[in-house]
Amino acid sequence: MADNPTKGLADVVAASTALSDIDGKAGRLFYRGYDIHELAGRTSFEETAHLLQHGTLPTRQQLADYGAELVRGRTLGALVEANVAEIAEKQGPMEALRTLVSLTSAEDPDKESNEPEANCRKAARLTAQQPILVARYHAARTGAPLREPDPELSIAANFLLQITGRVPDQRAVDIFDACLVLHADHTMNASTFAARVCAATLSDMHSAIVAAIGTLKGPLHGGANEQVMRTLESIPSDGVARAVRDKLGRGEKIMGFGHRVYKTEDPRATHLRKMSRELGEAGGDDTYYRMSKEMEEVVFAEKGLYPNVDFYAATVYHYLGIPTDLFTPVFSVSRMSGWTAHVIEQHADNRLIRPDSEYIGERDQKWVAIDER
Ligand SMILES: CC(=O)SCCNC(=O)CCNC(=O)[C@H](O)C(C)(C)COP(=O)(O)OP(=O)(O)OC[C@H]1O[C@@H](n2cnc3c(N)ncnc32)[C@H](O)[C@@H]1OP(=O)(O)O
Ligand SMILES: O=C([O-])CC(=O)C(=O)O
Repeated sequence: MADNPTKGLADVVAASTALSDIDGKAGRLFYRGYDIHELAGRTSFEETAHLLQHGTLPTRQQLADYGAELVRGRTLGALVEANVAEIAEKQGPMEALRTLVSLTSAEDPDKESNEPEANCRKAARLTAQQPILVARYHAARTGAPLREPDPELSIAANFLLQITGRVPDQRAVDIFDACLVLHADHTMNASTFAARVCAATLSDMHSAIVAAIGTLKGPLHGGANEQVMRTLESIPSDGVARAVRDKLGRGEKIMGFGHRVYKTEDPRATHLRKMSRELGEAGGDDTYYRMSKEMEEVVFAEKGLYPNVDFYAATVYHYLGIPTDLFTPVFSVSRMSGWTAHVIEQHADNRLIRPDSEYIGERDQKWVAIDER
């Protein structure tokens, strides 16, 4: 039987959104009509989250108010504090985040409501909490003391401070902030779709976000950034071409390449490649950047595939001192802004999401008693 042409829902329009838009042929990405190239490096992650969740780039006053709301949201609650050590001992980072976000809902004052104002407040709290949860988890598993969040610092600066334990330099903060902007939203990617399916049953925002985190974890989606770094670490610096050809020969996928929508360069990769190069050179060892560049050339020559957002994000995060198994959690720190905006949008104009399936099983079966089977 021929494959279902919409297998994996390829090209199926599953939702209407005013949040983001992709031109896959031209390699362009827009947040609420703003080209990502206009935003990255010029607009902070906080401004981007406001754009997604509230519909506009904020004025100075709106940014001050929203920023204050985000700073107030940097608390995790007693239930998280009571359980984080045991969770950190027993669960990997993405599993732990799934559990910890679920725990934060127990103490969320708006947990019962799907009203627009309550959803906006929850969106801000979830966006503020996610980086703190990642840092709290990391501190619990390493036993290192956790630096208090600094209310004067942005989400990007505070995260680098809490994860590395060092005050980051301004260029590192600017680069990481731009990474958060670049990962914030991406139309009907798998984790956002999962969040919208959950929200469309009129379930609550935290439930939708838990579904999204579980979906981002997989290596075909957000989990690819960690796998890119593991691949780079597993091959000798002068053996990139051979390693790629061997993997392809075994029918393996090369993590960080290919995309359902982009048929040309992913516009986010354009920025991340430059950042990787800059950080590698500034740190005095750009080996992983150079290996990535060679890998990009070999994969293109062999398969005609372009790097996606996860490919150069891996070396950027590595150069910023972020542990490899926190790369996908970092993705979730950014994407929280988009997921929550999608839940707000879904609840504002809802219809149950319930696609059809094509039945390919047996028909006309006759029931047989258990002893005669
Ligand atoms: C944030 C993100 O989620 S970005 C994506 C992150 N994921 C990865 O980097 C994982 C590696 N990439 C992939 O698995 C895919 O390219 C996906 C999942 C991103 C897109 O998947 P799909 O649109 O379903 O494409 P699909 O997997 O069917 O690939 C089409 C063809 O290209 C090949 N292909 C696609 N990506 C790759 C890859 N990374 N390495 C090798 N071959 C690949 C497939 O084997 C397939 O070949 P075939 O037609 O000969 O069987
Ligand atoms: O859109 C997708 O399928 C995956 C992706 O690039 C993202 O979520 O950023």
